[in-house]
Amino acid sequence: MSETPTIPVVTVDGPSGSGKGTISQILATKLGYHLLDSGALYRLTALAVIKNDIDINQVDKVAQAALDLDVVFDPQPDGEQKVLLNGEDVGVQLRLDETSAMASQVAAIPEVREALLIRQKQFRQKPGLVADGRDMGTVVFPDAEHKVFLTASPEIRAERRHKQLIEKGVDANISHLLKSIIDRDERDRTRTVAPLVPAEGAFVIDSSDLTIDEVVQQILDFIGFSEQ
Ligand SMILES: Nc1ncnc2c1ncn2[C@@H]1O[C@H](COP(=O)(O)OP(=O)(O)OP(=O)(O)O)[C@@H](O)[C@H]1O
Ligand SMILES: Nc1ccn([C@H]2C[C@H](O)[C@@H](COP(=O)(O)O)O2)c(=O)n1
Repeated sequence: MSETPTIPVVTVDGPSGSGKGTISQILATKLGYHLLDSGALYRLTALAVIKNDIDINQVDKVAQAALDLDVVFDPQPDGEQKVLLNGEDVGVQLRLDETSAMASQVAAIPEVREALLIRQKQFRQKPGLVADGRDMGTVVFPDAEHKVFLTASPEIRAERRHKQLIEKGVDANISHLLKSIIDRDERDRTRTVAPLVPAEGAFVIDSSDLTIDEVVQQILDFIGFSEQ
């Protein structure tokens, strides 16, 4: 009897600023796969909490906000994704400091993680999915064929984030960025639900001394995909 073929998933997990988003977007385009930016779902929940003035301690209300998210991810020709919340383009709001800080808090609530689980699994559509986050290989898609854990030193990640913000015209202080990266790593690694750890069998890449192209190529080699 033949088995039902499962839809392939490539998971890319790692700490903040390790390059997951950038690398996953390029991989999805090259492989012709869908893309799940799971961090955006936590950021969207955070934004809904802020906009609706929900008390973060009222766990049921925060989880309900996660369940009720009216969100559309609209892939653009350049590989970027436009994110619409209740029809509003919230791309910039998602990246504000206030949203990032709230996202980190909502992500530590088990009921919120549970609420977002089914939504994340629904992204697994043919011909395949590249899923970027913290627990893609450990919790959301434990049966994924290919799991990657991307990292880089906190100093390099702070430098990259600093450059990214300056290029966007946002004023940023590198020592402040480094401190917030170290704090966020600690929170993500030590939380009781879905802590940030490499999945068993994951291909671990330290990109501190690698270019974006070199990282992408290492992952394509790992997957066994060759470009024509
Ligand atoms: N190997 C690399 N070499 C140089 N710059 C890189 C590399 N990987 C990523 N970058 C740059 O680092 C910045 C942060 O990358 P990115 O936003 O993809 O990280 P992330 O892990 O998705 O972060 P977050 O989890 O906070 O969303 C971007 O400006 C990206 O272009
Ligand atoms: N699968 C995920 C994705 C993200 N988070 C948390 C980590 C951050 O605090 C926040 C925003 O993520 P980012 O956009 O920076 O990748 O959400 C998580 O816990 N699990």
